[in-house]
Amino acid sequence: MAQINPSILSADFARLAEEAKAVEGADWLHVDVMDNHFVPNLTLGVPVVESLSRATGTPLDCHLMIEDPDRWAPQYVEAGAGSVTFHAEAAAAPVRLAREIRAKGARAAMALKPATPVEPYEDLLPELDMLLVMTVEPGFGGQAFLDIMLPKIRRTRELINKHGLELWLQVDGGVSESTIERCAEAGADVFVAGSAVYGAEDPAQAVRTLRRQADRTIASAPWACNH
Ligand SMILES: O=C(CO)[C@@H](O)[C@H](O)COP(=O)(O)O
Ligand SMILES: [Fe+2]
Repeated sequence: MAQINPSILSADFARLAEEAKAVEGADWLHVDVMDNHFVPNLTLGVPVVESLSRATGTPLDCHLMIEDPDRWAPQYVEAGAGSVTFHAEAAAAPVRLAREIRAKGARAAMALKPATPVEPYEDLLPELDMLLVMTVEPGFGGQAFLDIMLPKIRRTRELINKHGLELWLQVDGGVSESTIERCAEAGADVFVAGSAVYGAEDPAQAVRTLRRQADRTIASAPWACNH
């Protein structure tokens, strides 16, 4: 089953609680944390995540685009995040960090920027609950989907299936009604969508439409045959 995670980066930051309610029914709420060092943009931090986790029943999927996640990621678990994603390019000790996130009670995930290959991380995959393949350069919402990431999604899915892992495969960036099926066909099962959801007239309906498209594609995808 596909999971759809609306990204509040495309929401109105002055009305975050209402914007979270507008997508009730979504699997997770995707929260982009940017520090203006790892990426050239600045968004929100631990106190906002804490408030948001009290304001919504939808679990929070925190995507940390920050330097020194080894120091900061555990604080996002304490703030109420159900899933915490750190970037492979930023983590000093990704295995230790993933174990710490899990030990604190959240799902541990690692993200790869477009130019970062998955193969060097093959042995590390069992330490993770989710791998995020970025389909835009991280930093901003509303960018065009990078088609050239489809082979990496495919290779990641092959690695996951080869090792019989339960790992979720998330894609983030430019996911919309016109790109979600290609992502699902390549092997993704968790889909972040910012502008495609919050830019829609009815965000909750946009989530349902995206989920229906992804579910239909996954049902007939060869990679999901024995799922
Ligand atoms: O992490 C990021 C951007 O760095 C994303 O989560 C974006 O917020 C997705 O927005 P859209 O591309 O779907 O508009
Ligand atoms: Fe994100």
